[in-house]
Amino acid sequence: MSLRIGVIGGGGWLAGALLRPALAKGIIDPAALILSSRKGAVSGFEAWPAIAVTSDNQTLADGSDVVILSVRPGDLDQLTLDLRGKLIISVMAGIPAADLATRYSSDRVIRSMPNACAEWQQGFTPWFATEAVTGSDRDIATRFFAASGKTIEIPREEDLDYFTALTGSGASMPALMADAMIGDAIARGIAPEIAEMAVRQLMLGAGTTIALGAAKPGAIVREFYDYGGTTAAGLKAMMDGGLPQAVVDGLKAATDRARAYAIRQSAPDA
Ligand SMILES: NC(=O)C1=CN([C@@H]2O[C@H](COP(=O)(O)OP(=O)(O)OC[C@H]3O[C@@H](n4cnc5c(N)ncnc54)[C@H](OP(=O)(O)O)[C@@H]3O)[C@@H](O)[C@H]2O)C=CC1
Ligand SMILES: O=C(O)[C@@H]1CCC=N1
Repeated sequence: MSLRIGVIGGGGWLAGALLRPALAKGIIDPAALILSSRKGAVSGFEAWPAIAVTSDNQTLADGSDVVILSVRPGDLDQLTLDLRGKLIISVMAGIPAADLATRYSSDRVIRSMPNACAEWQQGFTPWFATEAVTGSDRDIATRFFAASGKTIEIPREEDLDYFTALTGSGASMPALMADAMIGDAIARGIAPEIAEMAVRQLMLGAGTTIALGAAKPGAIVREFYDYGGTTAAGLKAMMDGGLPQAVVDGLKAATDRARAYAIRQSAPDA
């Protein structure tokens, strides 16, 4: 993209995960990219020395056509900026597009929810656009997010809080399952390095099957269940033990936390 892009919080975890694939694929020109952090230094971009780095967010904004907001929600109040005339792309959990439009004086806001699997070009980024966002703004968002995985525009902004839980959480929830499996294997006397090798490879095989195979996840479960063997016994014990409900409860808790960011930001004494 020949556009000048500024990323506030550009040295952070998610920004790096999104930017490195886009830079590696030539979707972003490093000479047209500026990153900010409070200390004015970032790491992880050594392969692209042409990238500019600053601690002055207004300087970043003045030199950019597109400003990506990638600070933690709790740090947003420190950002006093004028982004008039700029396309704002937010990757932040919970912060409504209208809030960003008012704070930063630009009605062209794309609010998105990527995840850190972007680093492996396996991200998923749903995004919502405000009314003033143009077709070419949409192309910019699509090209940027597609560099690190799949992306899709969604019609209802409120669903982004749910996607924050469902996919914004990245590898963490499958990793909880993997970690429980590794812990159990070790408790049963399997050597830790073999337990780890076994479960990591299982996750790769299972993830590939679930993502790329013809059968939907529910059909995979049913196939093993109907087989009526050892796996069916294990699946039944997990279901009886409340694993599906625990997943529902976990997604609700994470969604509620995302919603709470918006409520806190809009409270008069927040
Ligand atoms: N990590 C994830 O998996 C996901 C994160 N998100 C969202 O992405 C956003 C960023 O998260 P994440 O990358 O994890 O967080 P990080 O803490 O890794 O990165 C945030 C960055 O913001 C910088 N920063 C904070 N305040 C300022 C400021 N005033 N000016 C310039 N830079 C600033 C910090 O650098 P310094 O301290 O040096 O200033 C830091 O590097 C969050 O809003 C989060 O909700 C969304 C989906 C997934
Ligand atoms: O856990 C978090 O708050 C961030 C936002 C979404 C995913 N990770």
